[in-house]
Amino acid sequence: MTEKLPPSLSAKFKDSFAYETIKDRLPVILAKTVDAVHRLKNDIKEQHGEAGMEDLKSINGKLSKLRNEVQTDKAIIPIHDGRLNFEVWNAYLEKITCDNDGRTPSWFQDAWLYVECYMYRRIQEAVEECKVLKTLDPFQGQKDQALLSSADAVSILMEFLEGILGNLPSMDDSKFRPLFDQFFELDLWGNKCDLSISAGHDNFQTESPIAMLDVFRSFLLVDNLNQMWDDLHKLNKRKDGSVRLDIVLDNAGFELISDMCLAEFLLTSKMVSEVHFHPKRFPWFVSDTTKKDFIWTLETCRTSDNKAMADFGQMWEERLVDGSWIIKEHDFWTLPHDYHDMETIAPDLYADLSKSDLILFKGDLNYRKLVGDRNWPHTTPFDVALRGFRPSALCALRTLKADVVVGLLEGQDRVACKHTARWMVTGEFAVIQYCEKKSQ
Ligand SMILES: O=P(O)(O)OC[C@@]1(O)O[C@H](CO)[C@@H](O)[C@@H]1O
Ligand SMILES: [Mn+2]
Repeated sequence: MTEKLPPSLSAKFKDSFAYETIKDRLPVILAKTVDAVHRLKNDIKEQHGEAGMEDLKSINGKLSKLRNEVQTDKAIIPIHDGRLNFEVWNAYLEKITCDNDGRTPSWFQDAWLYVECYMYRRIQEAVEECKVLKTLDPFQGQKDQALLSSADAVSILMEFLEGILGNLPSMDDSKFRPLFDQFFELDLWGNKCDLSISAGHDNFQTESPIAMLDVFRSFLLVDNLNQMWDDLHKLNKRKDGSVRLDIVLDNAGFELISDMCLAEFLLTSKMVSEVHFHPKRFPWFVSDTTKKDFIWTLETCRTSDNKAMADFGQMWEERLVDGSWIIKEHDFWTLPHDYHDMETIAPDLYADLSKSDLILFKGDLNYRKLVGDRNWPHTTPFDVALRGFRPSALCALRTLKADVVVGLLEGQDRVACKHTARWMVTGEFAVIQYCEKKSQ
């Protein structure tokens, strides 16, 4: 018997955020990307000469064509760069066509999650098909700027962490627990800063992140930190030092720094013994972290004039060498599948994540993929929406930027809606949703 599931979010629902995104936000992102690439003209000419100029023209021509395809609701076409799992993408297209009784999917008619992921794969295709610009990241400038513009907030956070670090290993629980909550909350709210929600406009952390926590707390719709604390605490006592944390990363800039600070906090306090970071394999949703962004962020910290930043930059580069931090790339994170499909599509990744003690999923897109980007009733339990995806204990740290949310109490949505009708998409509200490890 096939499972009866709520419909996928889609731009075919005209009053939805999916419609707004595909109609307005994606074309703006594409136009801004063309602009950003164009502004690299002089540098590219200097570095690569005529071959670089040819590539630049080719990328921008393809992005403009893609923009037209989105705006005119063209049928989705296969990926033909012969790279980066192109055959998996094309098989997915075939499957949807088949599920649609032979109708090829299109931007406004089919699942939002699929077509939005596909747009970033097409941007990458334009880059992959270059002769000399194959490694260009069209969002690099925006991501780098996001970190530099958040410098004040970054230094406040790092100075705060540096100030308590020495006391952490011997701190008793009554003092430690409030800090534990604070570092998770800081990491959660770091997710407010993404560049695709603002269609590539500035969205930087400029306030003191610590001072903001009290204000933000009333916007937390679900807070499962207690459960997570209990489980992590038990594990920590039981496992005698060996506890693995995985962080499925989201955005570069302030959010990535807040991930790194949380990782450091948990490592120094010996709650965990190793942290595995999962970045994206290629530029994704404008601000998502790639391995290159991760390395660049550490280098930028290490060479900063700010002492705390420089200290952590150096310390974290050493962590990559001593293995307490591990960067793990996997193609699955840049496929269109939701996480229910991971076990079939990427069994190696699922098996690896099963060795983790706790997996943190950062941000909105990860949440959409966890719950399958479907129009679930808001009171659906989180574990029901996961549909069996449970490689280990997991926790979503997500500010709401898409109109899907589960795990609420009856009536919570109505209260939030009174605050703002757009409560699900502005990034003001958030959830910390935890699901324990499945018993064997
Ligand atoms: O995953 P993130 O960085 O928190 O958010 C990504 C995002 O801005 O992009 C999509 C809309 O285009 C939504 O999933 C979400 O609003
Ligand atoms: Mn993102």
